[in-house]
Amino acid sequence: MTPTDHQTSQTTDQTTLQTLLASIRPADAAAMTSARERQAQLTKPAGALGLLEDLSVRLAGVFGTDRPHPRGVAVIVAAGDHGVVAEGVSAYPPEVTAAMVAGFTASTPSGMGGAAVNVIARTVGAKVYVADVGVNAELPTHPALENLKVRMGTRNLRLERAMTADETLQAILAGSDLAGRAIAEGADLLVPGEMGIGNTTPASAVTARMLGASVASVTGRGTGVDDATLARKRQVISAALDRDASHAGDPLGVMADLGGLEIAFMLGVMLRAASERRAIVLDGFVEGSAALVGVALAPELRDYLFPAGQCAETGHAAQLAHLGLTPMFDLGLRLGEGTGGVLAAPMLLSAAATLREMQTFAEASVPDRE
Ligand SMILES: O=C(O)c1ccc[n+]([C@@H]2O[C@H](COP(=O)([O-])O)[C@@H](O)[C@H]2O)c1
Ligand SMILES: Cc1cc2nc[nH]c2cc1C
Repeated sequence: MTPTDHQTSQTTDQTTLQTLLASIRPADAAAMTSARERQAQLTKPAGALGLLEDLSVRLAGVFGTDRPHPRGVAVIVAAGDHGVVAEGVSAYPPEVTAAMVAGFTASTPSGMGGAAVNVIARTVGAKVYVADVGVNAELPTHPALENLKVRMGTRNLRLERAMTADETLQAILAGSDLAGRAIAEGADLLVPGEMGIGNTTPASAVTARMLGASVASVTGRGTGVDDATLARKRQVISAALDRDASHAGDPLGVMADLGGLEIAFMLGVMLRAASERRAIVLDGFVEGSAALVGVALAPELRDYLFPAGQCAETGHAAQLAHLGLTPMFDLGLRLGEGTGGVLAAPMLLSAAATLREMQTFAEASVPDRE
């Protein structure tokens, strides 16, 4: 590519992103009103399905009908490495990222993949997509592994911007493209997932910046770091925030400065899912950091987000409070990979099914309350 060709493709990518952002519409208010009215007539004491009732109404808003019928569930697991691991911020070595990616596509007696996300996805009938967005190794080709590598890991965000604007954009658009394919292949519920040793450090840095929160309040133990490592991790994040000139009013700048390739990719998955009016099931803290950037870019994205569980990572509750969304359960999960999101999918499918298929008091000839 000549420098001019490169500039042209960057401009085209910018336009693609702007078009994507502009295509995200708010949830359908009329469908939600109609869904609320229908909920009130279903054969159960008022409010007895608890959070499922709110979820069903939100799903009506996403799918534009008071009889929402989401079917396919897809988890898209994006993998990337992080230059900041050189600072000693994780409990595990960076080589785990590539090894786990191999695990996501490994042949096992039970089917493809031996990681938690594969097993849970098989259990609930979700399809698994795996993407290498920035693993710091040449991975062997595999039919089920999407080679979407933007670069071999990010730069060390303590010292410099993690990604260029162009790299960030490429990762976002790669996520959008793969989500588009998953939707074309039948996905109505999309679960962005991730694997990347060190990635709770960029997730905390992005969260601190986007929320204006203190580093300590949004930085936890990730894979389970000890006290000394946690203290170092917080210092590294503070140094990155001091170094970097990005501000919450420039969400893409924050993502480039402090984020990660798989985090930017998940942002692209979310934007595309919302633009095609599909529900996004949010897993944990790393996914939440991508969502914060997403709602800053396109506030309507919030209408499409369904947080799965309250995750055990420090700062996750602050992310959800900012988004104004309630998680469906609290299982103490802190794994990532999209596991919580896949676990939550049957709850969302059930929420939609109750709204769609339950009989009303009149249909079932059940006496309503006095
Ligand atoms: O998303 C979460 O809630 C989450 C919380 C803790 C750990 N993780 C996973 O653990 C890895 C990052 O942890 P760390 O300590 O290496 O930064 C990465 O592979 C994530 O998928 C993920
Ligand atoms: C083994 C392992 C598996 C993971 N899956 C997501 N993050 C992870 C981190 C580690 C260390």
